[in-house]
Amino acid sequence: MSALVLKDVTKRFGAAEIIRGVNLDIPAGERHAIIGPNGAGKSTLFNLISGAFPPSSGEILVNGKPAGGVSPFQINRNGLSRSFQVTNIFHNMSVYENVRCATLWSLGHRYVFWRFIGGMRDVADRTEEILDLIGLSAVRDTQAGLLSYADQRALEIGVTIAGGAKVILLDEPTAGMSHHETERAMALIRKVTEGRTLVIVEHDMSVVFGLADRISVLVYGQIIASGTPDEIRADKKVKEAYLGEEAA
Ligand SMILES: Nc1ncnc2c1ncn2[C@@H]1O[C@H](COP(=O)(O)OP(=O)(O)OP(=O)(O)O)[C@@H](O)[C@H]1O
Repeated sequence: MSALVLKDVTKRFGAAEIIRGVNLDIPAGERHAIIGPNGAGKSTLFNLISGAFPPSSGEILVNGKPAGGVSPFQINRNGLSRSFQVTNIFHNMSVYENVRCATLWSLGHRYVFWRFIGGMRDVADRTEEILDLIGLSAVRDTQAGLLSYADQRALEIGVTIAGGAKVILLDEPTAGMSHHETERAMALIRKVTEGRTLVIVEHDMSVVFGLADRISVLVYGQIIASGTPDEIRADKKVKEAYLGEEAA
């Protein structure tokens, strides 16, 4: 079963066609990286998939359900969750509260008063589980804004997966990290996406080639190649357009 399908998707901003006929079929459980030079349209593609704006034409299916032009809220209910390039957490809330907040909604507690939340066992259990998974149990009471940058990104990943979405979109999750932090983030991403579908936009090729089952290369709004890391490494078009000889 396909987790994510794009059929001949285009996106125009005024006269400029930024996404120019993209086809993608990502099976459930695959870790898929989208790479390409600056300005190729990777963020735009993410915004289309997550419903930030509608495609100009073409079709997008998330878990078999139409996503093109559907609200981000509905797409999220259909099982897709995304992180953002800039960290997307509540800085004044504790680590625990951030995860709990993301967990609440997914467990069906949509209209509650905050004072009642403390007593919800399912929410508390799930929150603990996520904290443990992202390795932040020890700093659960720390205000999120005071965490190190790498821990904030880990928290953001926790918030992204807390809702239980099966399709996870991560936008440059290791941007700005040291080598050591990147290694840690990769291990975390591998762990939290176990049994889920991952679509990742990432500039760090060690992350891309270390994490992805398949890679698609977007150049000037078109996918010029899709394949396994080995296939992409060996692809002549990709070398010319993007990776260069040093990655071969
Ligand atoms: N809302 C918009 N209106 C007009 N043009 C836009 C809009 N959003 C993006 N663009 C243009 O679309 C092109 C692709 O941008 P996008 O951010 O998707 O590329 P990218 O591959 O994510 O780049 P980077 O790797 O630098 O993040 C750029 O030329 C950008 O200026």
